[in-house]
Amino acid sequence: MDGHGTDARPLLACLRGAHKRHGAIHALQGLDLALRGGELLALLGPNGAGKTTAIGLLLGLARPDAGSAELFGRDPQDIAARRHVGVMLQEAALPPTLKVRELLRLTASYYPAPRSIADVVALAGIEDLLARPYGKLSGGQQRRVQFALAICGNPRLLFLDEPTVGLDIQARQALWAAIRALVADGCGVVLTTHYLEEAEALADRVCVLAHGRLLSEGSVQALRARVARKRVWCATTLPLAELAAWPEVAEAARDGERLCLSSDAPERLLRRLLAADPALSGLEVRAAGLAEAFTELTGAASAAQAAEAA
Ligand SMILES: Nc1ncnc2c1ncn2[C@@H]1O[C@H](COP(=O)(O)OP(=O)(O)OP(=O)(O)O)[C@@H](O)[C@H]1O
Repeated sequence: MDGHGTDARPLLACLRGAHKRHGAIHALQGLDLALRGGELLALLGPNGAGKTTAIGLLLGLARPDAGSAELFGRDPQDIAARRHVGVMLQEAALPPTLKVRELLRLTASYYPAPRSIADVVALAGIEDLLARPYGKLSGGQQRRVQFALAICGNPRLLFLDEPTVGLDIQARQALWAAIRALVADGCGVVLTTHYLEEAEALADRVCVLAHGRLLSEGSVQALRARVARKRVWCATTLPLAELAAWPEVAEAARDGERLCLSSDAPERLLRRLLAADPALSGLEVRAAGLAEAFTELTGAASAAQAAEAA
């Protein structure tokens, strides 16, 4: 597994064989995870997969029942380790009457070597919010302020739990640019997201969790390659219903002027298509996107889990 091998980038945090139970629920079942400086790791998985539990162990909010968690080579509950971490969780309880500028100053004062407020404000794009009380901001504006607070301490490792929920497209793009700048600067980032295009746009590495286990780990490209299914677009006079019945076609749909056919046997499908319609045009073949790869992986894991339970 990446992270315990010859990678020259510094190891920032890791879980080794981590188990965690919440009562009867076995939320993590022997999870290995390694995070390095200058990389963005996207942690994906369906609801209840164990993502928040894994982050909680790395942040020292809870301890593993078995296995270990390390943050900068120390116990994650060690204050010296936690100083270098920035966190943006799904919910933030911040004093509503404090102005954004005051919140930034207060947060920066907790850290030994904070990033300059001007720098934080520019990165988070919150110049126009500084004089506003936090409680009066819109949900998307509050999210941007929460990001600013997460980077105040100049973290070497940043945890972002669904950071762009509720942001409009422009604000999301701006946040992505800020995250990319931090990673280019050597910061390690752990991102959990349900927006697969976000993982696709940002992640160097993707870990897919299901039922507290690591299902797959690798680049977005490698994850995609694990799914054999290809999509074939073409403009054809062949009727959609006829194509949908071909054994080479897993799914068929109309996509504007063209048809979109999913296939586990794209070469056979192409040969048959070209033979059946010599005038076929607009041909395009693409590997499945991250969304398909992810759905396929987690679907297979659920089926395996159900079979195990039975
Ligand atoms: N404090 C808790 N008490 C009881 N069960 C819990 C607790 N925290 C988490 N769980 C359970 O542990 C499992 C893993 O939850 P976790 O929050 O880690 O998943 P997640 O991948 O972050 O999910 P989501 O995408 O919904 O945020 C779930 O079945 C959840 O119900």
